Amino acid sequence: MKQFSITIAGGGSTFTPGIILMLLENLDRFPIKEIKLYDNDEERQGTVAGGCRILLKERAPQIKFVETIDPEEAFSNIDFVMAHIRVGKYAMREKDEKIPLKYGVVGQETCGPGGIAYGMRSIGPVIELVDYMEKYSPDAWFLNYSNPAAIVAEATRLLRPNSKILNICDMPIGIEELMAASIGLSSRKEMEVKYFGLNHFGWWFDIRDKEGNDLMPKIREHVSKHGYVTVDESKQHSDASWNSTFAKAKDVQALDPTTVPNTYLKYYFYPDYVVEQSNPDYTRANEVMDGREKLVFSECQKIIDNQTAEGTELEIDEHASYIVDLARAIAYNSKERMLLIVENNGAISNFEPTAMVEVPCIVGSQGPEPLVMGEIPRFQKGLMEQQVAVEKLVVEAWAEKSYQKLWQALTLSKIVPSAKVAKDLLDDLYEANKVYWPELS
Ligand SMILES: NC(=O)c1ccc[n+]([C@@H]2O[C@H](COP(=O)([O-])OP(=O)(O)OC[C@H]3O[C@@H](n4cnc5c(N)ncnc54)[C@H](O)[C@@H]3O)[C@@H](O)[C@H]2O)c1
Ligand SMILES: O=P(O)(O)OC[C@H]1O[C@H](O[C@H]2[C@H](O)[C@@H](O)[C@@H](O)O[C@@H]2CO)[C@H](O)[C@@H](O)[C@@H]1O
Ligand SMILES: [Mn+2]
Repeated sequence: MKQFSITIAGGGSTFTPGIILMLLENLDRFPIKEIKLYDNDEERQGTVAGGCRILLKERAPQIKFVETIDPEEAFSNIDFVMAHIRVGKYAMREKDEKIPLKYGVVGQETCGPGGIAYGMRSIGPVIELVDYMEKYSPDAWFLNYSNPAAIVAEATRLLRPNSKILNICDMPIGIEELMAASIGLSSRKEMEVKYFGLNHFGWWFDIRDKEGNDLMPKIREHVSKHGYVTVDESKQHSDASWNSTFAKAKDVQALDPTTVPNTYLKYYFYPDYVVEQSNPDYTRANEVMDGREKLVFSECQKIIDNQTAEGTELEIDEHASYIVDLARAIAYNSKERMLLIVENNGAISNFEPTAMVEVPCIVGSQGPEPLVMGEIPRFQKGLMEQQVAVEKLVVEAWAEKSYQKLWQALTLSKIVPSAKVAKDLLDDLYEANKVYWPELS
């Protein structure tokens, strides 16, 4: 059985150890002969790589492990790139979240002005990684979950239309696990879903079990009462702010009780509530820096100090097994049914054909084939047309170095109150991002 070589781009990511542990758990389904970590921050990656090297030596010594900042070494002779970079790291995520709050606007990692600023930072480096892969391993596939996935996906559509790239998000996967738990199923994989939207901006409208029984009535009822909060504590997020988001899905669903929503819609439906709940001095970025980032880096350092991974608190990222499902679908033509962010081309029949939409796809060795979700209701169509125009304007602003188009994108965003606030935000974010964004004119 072929053994695969993979490069994790963004090797210093807080998710790298959990994903490596998940890959080790799935070696029977997806055999690996080499794992390379690639990052542009040698020191940051060095700590994660140091811990992972010892862990792999103890648990899978047969796997060759490489850490590098050299693109040729990183991207040569590989089958897959798993890309999870964060351009500007948490320091810039903190600015993405705090600068909008100065103007009474939602500050969020991937939504609104924060997501737009993050997108302007991410487009260039993600395209650069794709180009490295194509230069050094032209037959490889690029599995991207670097955020903001909506803007990155639109950029790869426009700027690298023929590249072998799959854009994916784990939010629907996390929510489906909560749905399954709320109706007594043991896994989301017992469900077959129909979903439409943009990334972080979508709705489930049909969910059935493998026998075709309609599960929506029970799921809709649960969400209308409890959001995605379940009594199964093992399924709940470790952070209170996430559990508050899962609970808020109750109010988000109220806008269309015939569907169940992606949790991210709360930022667009209830921006006033979100701003009221926000602490301008301590946002989600601070929570993660004090939480996940501290835990992962201290655990990796402990492994290095002790020269063993015995007893580590590093946890497997179980739900990241979607990455293996995706790689297997390409490698073995498995025809896996998965939500991916793909060019619409009629999957949503009354929506912009070139929009990058999040819909169920059948994935095989030639890539994704979107399933037809049909016509969407006027309410969602209106919301998505505004949002996709924002995302397209951001990519055009980056490609054309256009201040005007970026101002239009911010003004068009549902959660920015006026062109004046949009311009103030733009100038503030531009100053904060001057080493990352292209020079605009
Ligand atoms: N698609 C999804 O649903 C999903 C889910 C979880 C996380 N993510 C994304 O995964 C990414 C990683 O998240 P994290 O919290 O671990 O971030 P992190 O900051 O801990 O790690 C990201 C790494 O990327 C590196 N990096 C930045 N720019 C780079 C470049 N140009 N080339 C190579 N490496 C570069 C950084 O140095 C850092 O080590 C983020 O974009 C995050 O939003 C996406
Ligand atoms: O605030 P963070 O950094 O903890 O999470 C931001 C990411 O949130 C989503 O990913 C979630 C996932 O959906 C959830 O089920 C759980 O497993 O945690 C993940 C990461 O924390 C979202 O899909 C990503 O795009 C965000 O970056
Ligand atoms: Mn996501």
